Amino acid sequence: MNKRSTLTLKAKPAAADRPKLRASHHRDLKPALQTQFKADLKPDSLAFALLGAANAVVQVRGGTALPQALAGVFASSGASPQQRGAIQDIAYRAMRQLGRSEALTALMTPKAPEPLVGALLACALPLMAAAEGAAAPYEEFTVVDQAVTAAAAHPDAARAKGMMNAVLRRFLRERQDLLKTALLQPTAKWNYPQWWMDAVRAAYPQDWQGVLEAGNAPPPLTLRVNARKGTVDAYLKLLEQAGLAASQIGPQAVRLAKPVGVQLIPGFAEGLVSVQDSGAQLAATLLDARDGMRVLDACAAPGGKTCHILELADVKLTALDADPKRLQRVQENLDRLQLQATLQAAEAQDRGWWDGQQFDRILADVPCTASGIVRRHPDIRWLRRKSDTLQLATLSAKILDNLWQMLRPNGKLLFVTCSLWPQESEAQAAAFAVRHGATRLDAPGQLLPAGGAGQDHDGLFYALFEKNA
Ligand SMILES: C[S@@+](CC[C@H](N)C(=O)[O-])C[C@H]1O[C@@H](n2cnc3c(N)ncnc32)[C@H](O)[C@@H]1O
Repeated sequence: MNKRSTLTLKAKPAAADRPKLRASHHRDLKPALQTQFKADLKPDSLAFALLGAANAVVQVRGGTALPQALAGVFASSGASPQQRGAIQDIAYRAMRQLGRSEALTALMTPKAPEPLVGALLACALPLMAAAEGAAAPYEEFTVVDQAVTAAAAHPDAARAKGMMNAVLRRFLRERQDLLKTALLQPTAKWNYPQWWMDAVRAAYPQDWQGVLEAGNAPPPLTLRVNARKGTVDAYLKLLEQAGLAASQIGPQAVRLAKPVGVQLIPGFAEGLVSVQDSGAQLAATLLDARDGMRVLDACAAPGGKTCHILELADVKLTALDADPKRLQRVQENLDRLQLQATLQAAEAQDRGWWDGQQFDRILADVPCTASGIVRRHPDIRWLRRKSDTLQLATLSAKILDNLWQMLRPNGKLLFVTCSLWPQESEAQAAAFAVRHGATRLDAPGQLLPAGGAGQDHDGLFYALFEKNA
């Protein structure tokens, strides 16, 4: 018999502590789920995975990033690696189709369901309506049965199990008509908030549809071959021997035909390769760091670009990041690749940490809305607010102004974002050049996200500045 396991969810405040609101307003509260119960579900069942994923979706709707929400679900449910994979897969599918699922739910229910019920529907519907051309991951009637089982197992959803059954069965019966009606709404058609679509359209009137589509595609697994340890050709042969189809899509970039876990990537533990988007791999080359130079990577964690710079040249590199926990990941990557750098936990807009010696090269991969990497982080579009752009652009301007003082004459500063918004990228770069009289050197500027046979990269922005002597 299967071992039963428990999905432990966040506690609801005691009734006396809860804010007194009219029932119709309850949905405006940050959702908190009940924990004082045991979800009696088989751990290898789809119901278990659906409930775990729905818990994560509720948390994203409450403002938590999906990776953090999933980490909490994994820790509290004691899910095995296989169950974690299933929960993660369902939660990511839910994020990619949240606009459509919410529109379908609104068409089939008289009032908005409770958060956990809505989240269970948001997890179940994409499993029954896989993206065009993609195979459905489960039998449709299994999804209905297991979603109802998941609802019945949780006190916050049990009362709605009949409704869940009715809604999912109706979807199976009337799928075509329901989809036709739902997809009239742009949020359902594209699966982005309206303000996001408006912003993409305003910035890229010719390409907005392609940009939105690229953000909905599942991302590739792209590797960076460590130039210190071998060539791309030799590594492609290694992949072939391991039975993994792959192709070269950049000077050091190799894309696997099908993503696999890092434990299955040949030579990963030994530092032969790292996981890095091919667009992000442009940074180290553009920075043009040469042997013996003093280099600052000002927003370094988790260290993808730090390590690439060190793979290409023998430099004295300081890797700075405001988040000491994330700096530990830089150290782990350095260790795996047998590279060395000085790590510094500090804010890049401050000077207190600096020894006063100017740098030859500075990489400023500043904090941004991450609107260019939504194919990897599909939760971002639902978490961000329009106002985040200005806030982050203001911080980045301070960071850039401060770093400029730390660059030697004739030195180069590479400004990078993974944003699509001009306010954070081109407008920022143009204003910076004017403020400091900086010379702008050749760099790609705005790279729109692209997936295809030859090109496959996230949405990134690059501007390169030289300081006049
Ligand atoms: C886009 S990520 C950097 C990615 C990294 N360059 C790489 O290639 O792996 C931005 C980083 O900036 C850090 N950060 C945020 N605010 C910062 C600040 N004020 N000063 C320095 N680092 C900051 C974040 O912790 C995050 O690790």
